[in-house]
Amino acid sequence: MIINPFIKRCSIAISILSANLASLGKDIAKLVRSGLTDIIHFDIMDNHYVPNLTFGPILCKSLIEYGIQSNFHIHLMTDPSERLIREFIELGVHQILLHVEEGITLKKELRIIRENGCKAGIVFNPKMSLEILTTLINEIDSVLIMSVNPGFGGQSFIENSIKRLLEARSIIDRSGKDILLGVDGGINLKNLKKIVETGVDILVIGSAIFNRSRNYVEILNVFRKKIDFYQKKLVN
Ligand SMILES: O=C(CO)[C@H](O)[C@H](O)COP(=O)(O)O
Repeated sequence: MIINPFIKRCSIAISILSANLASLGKDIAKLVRSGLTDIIHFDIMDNHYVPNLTFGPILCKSLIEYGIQSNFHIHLMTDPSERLIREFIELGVHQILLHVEEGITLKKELRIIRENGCKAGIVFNPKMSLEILTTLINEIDSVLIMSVNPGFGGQSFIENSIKRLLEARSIIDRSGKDILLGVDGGINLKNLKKIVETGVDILVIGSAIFNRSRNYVEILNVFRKKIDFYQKKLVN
């Protein structure tokens, strides 16, 4: 439980993994216009690093050309990634997130991202130790804790993620760095309270918005109100 009265307002990042791609521009425009979100989260999967195939820079480019003005967060689940990193930087995305893997430092890739004016984040799969977070603390702007195994939307939240979020929160707070903590996967209205209580800064939400009804803004509004309510309770 956090007791810091200066906590930031928790952001909602819309994961488009479960969105209807046929109406994506229109749907995202509405969500962005609502002012309830300022992050669009893109799961870039290559059917090799994870067993699913999604989209790439072309989709981001199309949304930019369509007029979407938001922070694009690019969650890379690809191997190799360097060429894609450069393509996304070229498009002017706000943040690129890379998975931490055993025996890989990521230092070169993180440096490329940041040297080109983009924010860099690292992502931890549910079973990956958080140990390397301390080593990379000076190279990153955000940390994303996966609360499902990456690959598909609509999975159940892994309970142990609460403990991992608290651990990551404590490492970040002790570092004194301005690093945002995010969580990705299985977030819904039922588990929202305990997740917000960990002191997380960004909630990546997909199927709970896109799979419930066609009125995405209404659902997003329910999430926004509940998050604000739970955060308010933390400081009172
Ligand atoms: O990274 C992901 C899967 O690899 C998705 O962003 C994540 O699962 C969000 O979708 P949902 O809210 O449906 O769980």
